[in-house]
Amino acid sequence: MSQPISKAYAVIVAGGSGTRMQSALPKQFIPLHGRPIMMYTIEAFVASGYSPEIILVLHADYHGLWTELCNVHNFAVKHTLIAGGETRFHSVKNAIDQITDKNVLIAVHDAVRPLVSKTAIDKAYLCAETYGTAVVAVKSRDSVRHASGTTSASIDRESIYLVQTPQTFKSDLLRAAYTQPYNTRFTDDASVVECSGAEIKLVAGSYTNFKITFPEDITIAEALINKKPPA
Ligand SMILES: Nc1ccn([C@@H]2O[C@H](COP(=O)(O)OP(=O)(O)OP(=O)(O)O)[C@@H](O)[C@H]2O)c(=O)n1
Ligand SMILES: C[C@](O)(CO)[C@H](O)COP(=O)(O)O
Repeated sequence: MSQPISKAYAVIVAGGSGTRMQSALPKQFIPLHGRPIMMYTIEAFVASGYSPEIILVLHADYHGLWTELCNVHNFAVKHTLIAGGETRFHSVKNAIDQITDKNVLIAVHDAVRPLVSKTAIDKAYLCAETYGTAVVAVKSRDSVRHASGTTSASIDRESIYLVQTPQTFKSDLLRAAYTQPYNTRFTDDASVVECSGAEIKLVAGSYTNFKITFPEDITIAEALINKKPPA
């Protein structure tokens, strides 16, 4: 019989350099209405009914800057700061290595998805508690075509989901999956866990939970944060 879940964690991955954003500092530091993106993201998890323990994964070169910014903005949310890795996979692995307790839930979330809702976070924890895996995703709103060489063919969009984060798992599943050697196909946690043999459950996300990737995304995120109701 499986053991009851004892605790929840949120691993916020912020170890990237944001090459597509082309900003001086990694994009997770860019301010939205004056505060770094990452602060909004962390606060979204503080609102969760699962009260997760928060682990922030950040390249070691930026730990000093982050500590300074927390002081400047009176950002007092308790979290553990750990070093990022060469790829997102390695950053997540560093966080998993820090979590030694058994029978816990681990949500992995991109630091650059600050508009994630409490509803999506909690639905993902609940789904993972029940089934072991939970990946937040939205249906494609556009028609979809598969391109091959000089031609293309339509695909039934009802079967196409665009994957977001959080991606939440029972710790034993996630830990075992991340013992696999790195593969370039591992673009998210679902692909790693799936490769280890587990079935991935999808949880309905929202279109506003987009990943800040390009400069124009900053304008959109600021506009949406203005309108966002309190969590
Ligand atoms: N070595 C890495 C690379 C990425 N990430 C994190 O994974 C999330 C999603 O990655 P992406 O949007 O691709 O971020 P970057 O790698 O920073 O961006 P780019 O690909 O444009 O360089 C981000 O929160 C990013 O900080 C990470 O923790 N460690
Ligand atoms: C994890 C992710 O955000 C899910 O959509 C995405 O796979 C990250 O991809 P990127 O290549 O790092 O932008």
